[in-house]
Amino acid sequence: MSSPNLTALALFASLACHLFFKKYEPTDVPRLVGLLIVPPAVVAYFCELESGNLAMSLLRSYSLYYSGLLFSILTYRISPLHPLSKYPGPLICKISKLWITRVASQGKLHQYVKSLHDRYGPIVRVGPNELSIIEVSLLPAILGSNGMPKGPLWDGRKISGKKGSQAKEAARGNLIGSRDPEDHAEARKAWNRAFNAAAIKGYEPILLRRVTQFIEALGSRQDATVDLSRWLSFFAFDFMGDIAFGGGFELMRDGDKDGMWHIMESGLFLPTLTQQIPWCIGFIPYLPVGKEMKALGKFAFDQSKRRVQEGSVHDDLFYYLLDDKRADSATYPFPLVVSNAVLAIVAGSDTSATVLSNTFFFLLTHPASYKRLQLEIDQAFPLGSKEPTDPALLANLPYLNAVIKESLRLLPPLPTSMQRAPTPGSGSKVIAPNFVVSEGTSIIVPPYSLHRDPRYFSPSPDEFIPDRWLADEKFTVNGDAFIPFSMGPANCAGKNLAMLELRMIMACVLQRFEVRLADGYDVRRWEAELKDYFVMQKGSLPVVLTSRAAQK
Ligand code: HEM
Repeated sequence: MSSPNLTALALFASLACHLFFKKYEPTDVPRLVGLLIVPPAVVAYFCELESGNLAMSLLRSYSLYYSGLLFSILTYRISPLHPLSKYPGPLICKISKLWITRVASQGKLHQYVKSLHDRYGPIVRVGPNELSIIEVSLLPAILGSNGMPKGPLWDGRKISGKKGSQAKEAARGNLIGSRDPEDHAEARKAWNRAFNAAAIKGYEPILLRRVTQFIEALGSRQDATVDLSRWLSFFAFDFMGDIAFGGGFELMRDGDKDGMWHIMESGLFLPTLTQQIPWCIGFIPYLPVGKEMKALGKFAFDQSKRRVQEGSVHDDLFYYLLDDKRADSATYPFPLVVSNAVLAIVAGSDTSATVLSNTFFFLLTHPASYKRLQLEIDQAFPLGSKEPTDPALLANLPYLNAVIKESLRLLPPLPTSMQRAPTPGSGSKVIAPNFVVSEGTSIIVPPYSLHRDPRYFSPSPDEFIPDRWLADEKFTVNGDAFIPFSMGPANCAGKNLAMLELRMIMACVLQRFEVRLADGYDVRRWEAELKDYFVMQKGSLPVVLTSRAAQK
C-alpha cells in the first residue's frame, strides 16, 4: 500500500504547490524553499512509517513531487484553460520565461521581440503570463492615466545586496520601482517639482558649464581619434552628478579613475536577467553574483552621504527630494535617498548618452542630413557671434528636432521593458471590450517594435529619414505611436531636461567641429554592439574632430 499512497500524496502535494504558486507568486526565500523542500519530505516521512525505508521514500517522493510540479505547470501553460491561450506566440515562450531570459542575456531582446511582432502580429504572448502589445489604440488603457501600474519586472530589478526585510526597506519609496499607484503618485510629486519649468531654468547654468567643458575637452583632442560615445557618457554622468548630488563626478576631467562608470555599466546586466524571472530575486543576496550592483549601491550611498552632509550648493534634485530648505535633510530616511540616487544616475545619464551617440551615428552615416542640420545651426547661431545655447531658440529649430525625434524613434533607449500589470488585489483590468487582463498577467509595450511598425511610420520605417517629422504629406506618422519617453503617470520625469541636453550638445558640437567617422570603422558595428540591457548599452564610436574655427 505504501507506494500508491506515496505516489498519490506526492502528486497531490505538487498540484497544491502549483496552485499556491499561481495564486500567491511568492518571491521570499523562506517560502520558496519551504514549498520546494518541505512537502515531499513530509509525504516521504508518513509513507515511510508503512514501508520502513526512509531513503527510498524520500527519493521517490522528491522525484514524483518535482515531476508532478513540472508537468502540472507546463500542461497548464499550454492548455486552453490558460487565460492567454488565445494569443499567438512561440511555444517556447508560452512554457517558460527562461528562453526570453537567455535572449535578454545576449542583449538582443529588442530585436527578438520585434521579430515576434513581425511574425505573429500586434499582440504576442512573449511569456507564460506576459503579452507584448504594439496596438496604438490600447496604449492609453495600458500606460495612460487610467491604465495600469508597473508590473512585476520591477520586483526583479530590486537588487540592493540586502536580505529579507532590509531589502524591502532599501527599495521602499524608490519612484521607478513603485508598483502601488498611490505610492508612485506620492513619490512622483517631488520629481515633478524637480523637473518643472522653473527648476529646469535653474539647471541651465549647470548644463552650460558641463557643455562648455565637453566642447573644450573635445577641442583639445582634435585630429586624433576620439571615442565620442565614451565622452558623451562621461559628459552625461558628470551632468547627472551635478543635478542629483550637487556635483562630485569628474569623469571628463579625471577619466574613470575609480572605475565607477565601468561599475555602473556592468551593474546593469544582472537586473536585465532577474527582471524576467522576479521570483529568483530573493536568492541573489545569497549567491556570489551582483557584485557590481552592490558596488553601485555603495557608490550611491557614499555620494548621498556626502551630499546630505555638505548641504546643497545649488538647487539640485536632492534639494527638491529632501525639501532641503524646510526639513533637516539628515533626518530624511537614508535608504530612500540612496535608492533615488541610483535612479537619478541610471535613468538620467545612460539614456541621454545613448540617444546622443545614436544621433551622431545616424548623422555621420547620413552626410546630407548632417550638412542640412549644420546649416540650420549656422543660420540660427553663426559661429563666432552666437553660442547655440539658448533653450527657446534650440527648441524651435525644426530640423534639429526632427533629427532627434528620428533617432529616438529608431533607437529608443528603453527599447522593450515598459511593463504594466493590473493593480495587485484588483483581480483584473479591462483594457478594451473583450480584452480583460487578469491579475498575474503582465503587458510590455516595446517602443523599438512600435516605432518601426509600418502602420504607424511609413514608408521605410527602418530608415533614418528626419523629413518624416516635417509635416511632409508623403509620410505617415502617427504621433500617438511615438513614445520614447513613455506616456501616462509613469512617463519620463526628466523628459524636458533630457531634450534640452540633447539639443544643446548636438548644436554645440556641430557648430564648433567637423566630425567624421575614424578611418577603418565598420558602420555595421554600431547596431551590432547595441545591447538591450533595459536601458540600451552602446559600443564605441571612434570619430575625428576638426575645429571649424581653424578652417575659416
Ligand atoms: C533621452 C533621454 C531619456 C529617455 C529617452 C528616457 C526615457 C524614459 C522612459 C521611457 C521612462 C518610462 C519607463 C516606463 O514607462 O516604464 C522613463 C522614466 C523615468 N525617467 Fe527618463 N529618459 C531619459 C532621460 C531622463 C533624465 C535626464 C532623467 C532625469 C533624472 C530621467 C528620469 C526618469 C525618471 C525619474 C523616470 C521614472 C518615472 C516614474 O516612474 O514615474 N530620464 N524615462
